[in-house]
Amino acid sequence: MPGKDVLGMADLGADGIGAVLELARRMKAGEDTTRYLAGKNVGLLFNVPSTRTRVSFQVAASQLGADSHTYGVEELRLANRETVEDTAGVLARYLDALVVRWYDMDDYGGGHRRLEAMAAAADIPVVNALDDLEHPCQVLGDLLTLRELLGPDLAGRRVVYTWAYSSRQKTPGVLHSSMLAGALLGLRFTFVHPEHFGLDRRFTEEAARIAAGTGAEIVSRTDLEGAVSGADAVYVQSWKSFELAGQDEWQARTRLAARWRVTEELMERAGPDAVFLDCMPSNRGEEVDADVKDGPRSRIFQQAENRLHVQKALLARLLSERARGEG
Ligand SMILES: NC(=O)NCCC[C@H](N)C(=O)O
Repeated sequence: MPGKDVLGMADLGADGIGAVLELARRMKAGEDTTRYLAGKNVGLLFNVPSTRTRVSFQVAASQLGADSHTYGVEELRLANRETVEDTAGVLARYLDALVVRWYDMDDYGGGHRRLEAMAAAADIPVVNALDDLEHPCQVLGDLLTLRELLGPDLAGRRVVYTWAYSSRQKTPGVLHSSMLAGALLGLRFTFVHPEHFGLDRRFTEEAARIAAGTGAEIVSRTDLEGAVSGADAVYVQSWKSFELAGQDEWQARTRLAARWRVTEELMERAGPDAVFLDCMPSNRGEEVDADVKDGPRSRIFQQAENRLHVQKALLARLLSERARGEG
C-alpha cells in the first residue's frame, strides 16, 4: 500500500485492495492470526454511534493479538476544543494505529478534513472508519462478499447501488467509496437514484477518470426498474445517515418509498439468482421490504461479518511486516 494511512479507496489503489481481500480470504478460511499484532495497541475514536464498525474493529484487534481502546470525542478533550492535530500527535505516542469515525453534521467534508489533519499530525497509520466523504472499510467488506457470492472474477458481473438521500446536498460516503473501488478494479457498477439525488460530482468525475484507464463501467441512472434488470446484486444504501431529517424531508421520503423501495418484484426483475446487499442500518418498508431484507436473497449478515475479516487484513497489512511480506 502506498502511504501509511487509509482515508479513502485511492490510498489503497487496486493492488492494495487486492492484497487486503486476498489476506482477508485466507484469514476467514482459518489462518492463525493471533500473532500478527502481538503487543500492539489500536485506538478507536468515534464522534457518532457505531455498531458494526466499532465491534468488528475491537474483535479484529483482539483476534490479531492486539489491544483496542475505544473513545468518544466527548471523553477526550476534543469536545472542549483541544485541536485534532494535538490530540493525534499525543495519541500517536501511545498507540500503533488510530481508527477514526468523524461525520460532521454541519460542514459536509469537515469530518474528512479532520481525518486528514489527524493523519498528518500522527506518525502512525490513521484509518477512516466512515467520515462524511468515504467509508473504505465498508466497501472492502462488500468486495469480499461480492467475490464470495459471484466468484473471484467480478469483471463480468453487474452490481446496482440504489439510494434516495442527499440530506442538505450531502451524498453518501459508502457510494463514493464504492464508485472509486469499482473504477479502480475495472468493475461494472450502476448507481441509480431518483432525480435530484445524484452523487457529489467530485466523486463521479474522479471515478470516470479512473474508469477510462481500467475499462470499468461506472454508470449513473434514474430509472430503478430498468437499472436493476439483469443485475447480479442489488445493494441498498440507507436513506438516513446520522442526521435526523426535518419534517418536510421525511414527508418527501415517505412519498418516495411508494415508488423507490427494493421489493421482491424488483428483485425478480434483476433475475432469479440476484442477491440483496445492504450495509445497514436500513428500515423495512422504507428503503426495502421486509420480505427482501429477511428473505432468501438477502446476504446482509455475511456482508456484516466480512467487515471483521477485511479489517483484520487491513490492520495486519498496515502494521505487520509479516502480512506485507506475504502479500
Ligand atoms: N455499516 C455501517 O458502517 N453503517 C453505518 C452507516 C453507513 C451508512 N451507509 C450511512 O452513512 O448512512
